[in-house]
Amino acid sequence: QPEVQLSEVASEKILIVYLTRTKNTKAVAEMIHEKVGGRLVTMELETPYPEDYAAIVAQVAQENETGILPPLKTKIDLTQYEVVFLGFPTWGMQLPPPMKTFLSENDLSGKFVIPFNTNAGYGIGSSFDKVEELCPDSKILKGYSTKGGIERDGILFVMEGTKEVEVKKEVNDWLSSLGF
Ligand SMILES: Cc1cc2nc3c(=O)[nH]c(=O)nc-3n(C[C@H](O)[C@H](O)[C@H](O)COP(=O)(O)O)c2cc1C
Repeated sequence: QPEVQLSEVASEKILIVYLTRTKNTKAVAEMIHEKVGGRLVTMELETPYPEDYAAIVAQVAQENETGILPPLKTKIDLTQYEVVFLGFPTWGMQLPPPMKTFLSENDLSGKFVIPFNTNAGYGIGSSFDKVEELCPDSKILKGYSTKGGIERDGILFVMEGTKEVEVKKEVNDWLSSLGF
């Protein structure tokens, strides 16, 4: 348990920033927001990724290989935030390049950093480890991950019906376990 009681952190000090394409990670971000409040921000790129699945997969693979950091349109002054939730899908078994950009251009030292993720069922890959690597002086808390869409198979948004109910419960239990 962290030395700060997270349930007592003021709403103005909580930021939830997330990357989403098919809105599964967005749905989880909104569940977190419902419970902890704070500011909810979706991450936008200067040049949006292609709509076409094969094209985005190819572009992300190239960015991951070369270390290219795609420029973000989203700029956030992090000064006032004490708790930063970072949400992202798994892309190419890694942290998506835009989140690498975000963590490279922002200093999260001294803050609580809490990752969350959706993926097609292959897991988080190296994404949570990469968050630790890019936030060496942050207080990183246990993350949450769940299966989202499988765009390759035409399964896009899945956070509805029983899945939504199940994820909401898991998210609430996870946040409680962190002290929210
Ligand atoms: C470019 C790209 C790469 C992906 N790579 C993986 C992967 O390596 N492993 C995995 O489990 N899912 C992968 N997925 C599937 C997404 O992680 C999954 O559909 C996730 O729920 C999408 O989140 P979103 O709806 O918030 O965009 C990939 C999806 C895209 C678009």
